[in-house]
Amino acid sequence: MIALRVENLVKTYKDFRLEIPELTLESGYIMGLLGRNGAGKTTLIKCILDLAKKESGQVFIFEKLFDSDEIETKQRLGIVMETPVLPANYKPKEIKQIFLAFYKTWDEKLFKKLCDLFEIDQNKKILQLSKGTIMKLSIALALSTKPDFLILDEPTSGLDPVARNQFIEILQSFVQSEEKTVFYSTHIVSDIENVADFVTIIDGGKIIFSASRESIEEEFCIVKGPAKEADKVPARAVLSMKKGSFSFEALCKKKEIERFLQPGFVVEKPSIEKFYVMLVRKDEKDDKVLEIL
Ligand SMILES: Nc1ncnc2c1ncn2[C@@H]1O[C@H](COP(=O)(O)OP(=O)(O)OP(=O)(O)O)[C@@H](O)[C@H]1O
Repeated sequence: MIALRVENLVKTYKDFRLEIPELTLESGYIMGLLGRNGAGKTTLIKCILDLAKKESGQVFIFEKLFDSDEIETKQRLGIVMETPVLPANYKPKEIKQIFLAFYKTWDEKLFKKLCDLFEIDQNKKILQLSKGTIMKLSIALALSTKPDFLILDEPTSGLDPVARNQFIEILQSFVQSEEKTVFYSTHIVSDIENVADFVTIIDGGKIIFSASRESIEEEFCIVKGPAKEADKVPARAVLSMKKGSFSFEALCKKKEIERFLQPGFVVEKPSIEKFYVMLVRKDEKDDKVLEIL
């Protein structure tokens, strides 16, 4: 079963264009969506959920054209948005009643446990809660619906490190059931480093990488060496190169670089974080950070 399929999606704002020709996520897997600020992660998630109007393209959830008015599919989704929209004058216990009425699978015990863990005061109005607590409440609500498919847009932004770790542990136990699917957008790579089956990287509104997490280690490597030997690395092997006065560091395609390795080169496995940072860095601009100061 395919949990998510995006086809020919286009959405433009004044200075931004999101263009996703194709994106697929099989059910039972976790996909991490990585991208810099403004890369288009929230826009993509909003288009998937029909919260933003698509210019063109189609989104299928559980192999059905997604229609935000269609209750059956919506009841299978747990959604956490970067900026949760919860009614300011309601208390968590009142919002819970709305969820309870809509979601057949609502788990009251789980909601109570999550509220205790996250120290959410059920009697305060949303407008009296901190940003982090509102995010925790949004997470607790989404998980307590026992969804088949969690769609998370930067759920750990605004959480303190303790709450972030708690959330990652909860997520790990959530996905232990093999039928659960997660689409997780973040720019905190460590959040998905150990849990994602697939990694999709979006930059400037376009997917620049989408493959299994293992393929990063299998197909790519980091090559380091003296700056004067950087030109021995063939251009076709390089996805990104950072060159200093004394040394260079390059993200390379393993197959293309093997024959060209020199005795002074060091070859390392890329972590997701390293792979991502090397891939999305803008050569000139990102290397000149120190010159700004
Ligand atoms: N309602 C809007 N009107 C105009 N431009 C918008 C709107 N929403 C988003 N944008 C623009 O679209 C681009 C992508 O924004 P988006 O919020 O999708 O990025 P993001 O990857 O989620 O970033 P971040 O990590 O900072 O949350 C940005 O240039 C943003 O300014």
